[in-house]
Amino acid sequence: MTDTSSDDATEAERVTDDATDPASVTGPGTDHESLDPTEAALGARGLTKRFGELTAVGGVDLAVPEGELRAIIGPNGAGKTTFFNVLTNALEPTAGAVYLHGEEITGTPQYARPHDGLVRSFQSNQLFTEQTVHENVRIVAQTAEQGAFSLDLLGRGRDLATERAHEVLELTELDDLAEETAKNLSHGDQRRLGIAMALATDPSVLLLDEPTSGLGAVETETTADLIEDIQSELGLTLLLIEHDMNIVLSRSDRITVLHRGEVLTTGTPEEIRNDDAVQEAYLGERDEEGSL
Ligand SMILES: Nc1ncnc2c1ncn2[C@@H]1O[C@H](COP(=O)(O)OP(=O)(O)OP(=O)(O)O)[C@@H](O)[C@H]1O
Repeated sequence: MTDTSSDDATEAERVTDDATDPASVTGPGTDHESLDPTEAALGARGLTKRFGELTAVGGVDLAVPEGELRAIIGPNGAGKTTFFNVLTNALEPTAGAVYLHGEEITGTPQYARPHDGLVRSFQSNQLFTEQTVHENVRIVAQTAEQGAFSLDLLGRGRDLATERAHEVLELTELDDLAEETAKNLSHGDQRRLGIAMALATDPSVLLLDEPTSGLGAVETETTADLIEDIQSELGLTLLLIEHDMNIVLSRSDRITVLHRGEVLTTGTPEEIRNDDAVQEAYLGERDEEGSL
């Protein structure tokens, strides 16, 4: 167990929280992952995040095998984004452990592990809006390269980054827009650029948080096509938070359903579609887009 406790939980709460003890994790989702988290591409054990009295993520176990496209779904407020935040350590977990390819990375800040391969797509507010599409991708690629060429006297980092940016723009079908200024892109193309920037770091596990939210029907489909294409082409392990059930049910290998911070179940799209408990969770806290 790794208790990266912060001041938002008292010592007494932490000590008595059974969900933080791997040996005693008995949450509803425990039986639904056949793989041990330490043997997964991305794993979590008893991952917990509390905000004061509120347990946003409570003892979540996860084991995503190499190359799987796993959707994370759940009604509004189920804890999906918070779960991503503790996986990436954007938020410090209250308790539990995160494993990447078998190595525990809990509580390690991103800057201390720039080449570990766990990457989240860049949000619109993280783009360099005055720079071109190519520059945005190149800057990220070069930052990632700098670890390998920290004394870059020969400029190899820059050359490699330029090359990598070209590859990524081709892969994400942004090559025609390479010289466009980022601020002039459509909403959908900015999303695509955010994914391209994440790919520029050469991830092994990519996290996408609602990549289609706010997009029209056509852009939603092309974004979903892109995600599926890059995932299969690069053999990425991919975690996707998504409200659009058509996309979730048609594109995922498996789906994990969060409900009130806990794993309700994990299964294939077919299993999830026919799961009464999932239907109930959605109907109980129904909103238009969240219904199955
Ligand atoms: N920084 C924070 N401080 C306090 N409470 C928070 C914080 N972030 C999230 N929460 C709460 O944690 C719970 C889970 O929120 P979260 O955003 O993770 O859910 P979600 O499943 O991503 O929801 P949605 O589908 O609406 O985006 C909610 O009750 C939310 O209000």
